Amino acid sequence: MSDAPHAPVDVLVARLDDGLDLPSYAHPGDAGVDLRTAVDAVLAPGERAVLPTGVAIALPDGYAAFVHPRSGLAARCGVGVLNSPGTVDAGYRGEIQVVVVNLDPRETVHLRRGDRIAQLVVQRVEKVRFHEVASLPGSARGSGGFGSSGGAGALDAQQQGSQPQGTHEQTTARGVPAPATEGI
Ligand SMILES: O=c1ccn([C@H]2C[C@H](O)[C@@H](COP(=O)(O)OP(=O)(O)OP(=O)(O)O)O2)c(=O)[nH]1
Repeated sequence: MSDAPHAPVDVLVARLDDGLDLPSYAHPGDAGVDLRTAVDAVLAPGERAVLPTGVAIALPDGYAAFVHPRSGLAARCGVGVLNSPGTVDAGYRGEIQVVVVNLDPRETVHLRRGDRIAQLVVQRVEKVRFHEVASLPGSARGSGGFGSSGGAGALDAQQQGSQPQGTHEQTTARGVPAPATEGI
């Protein structure tokens, strides 16, 4: 395994709010840079808001940035990112926004301008070409999903009793029989 540090990817950033710090890594080795809210917000239990961050970026082609929650805000205050992870496309030039939600059942959350409300993780993303086939190659998992491997008491109890609510395994888990994909 190589110990050579990765060269950082250069990303153009525009500051849309002079009073806010630009995103930066808090520690070496951090995956995400924190995003700050440009406005105050008060979120009642269950309430959401779309908060501007005061920054816009231009990612190189082949990259995307993902808006993730901050674990401290989630664990201590119940604040998450509703569309987590939010996807910032390489071609997006608008202000990065964060769709925060207060999932605490009781407490109102007060966010202040400048608070670090989420983190942005930049990643390389693949473009794919889809090839339609009549049937897919077999695999060990097959069409099993949605808890089919168990491993949590709640899942196991449900598997012994009824189907999980909202899934209709007989009708939606379509088993697709084997290959016809040679040459791909
Ligand atoms: O958390 C997010 C998610 C998205 N965006 C911006 C960047 C992204 O490139 C654009 C569109 O996001 P997405 O594709 O998720 O939204 P959509 O609802 O599918 O809208 P569109 O039809 O514009 O693609 O909105 C954000 O600023 N924050």
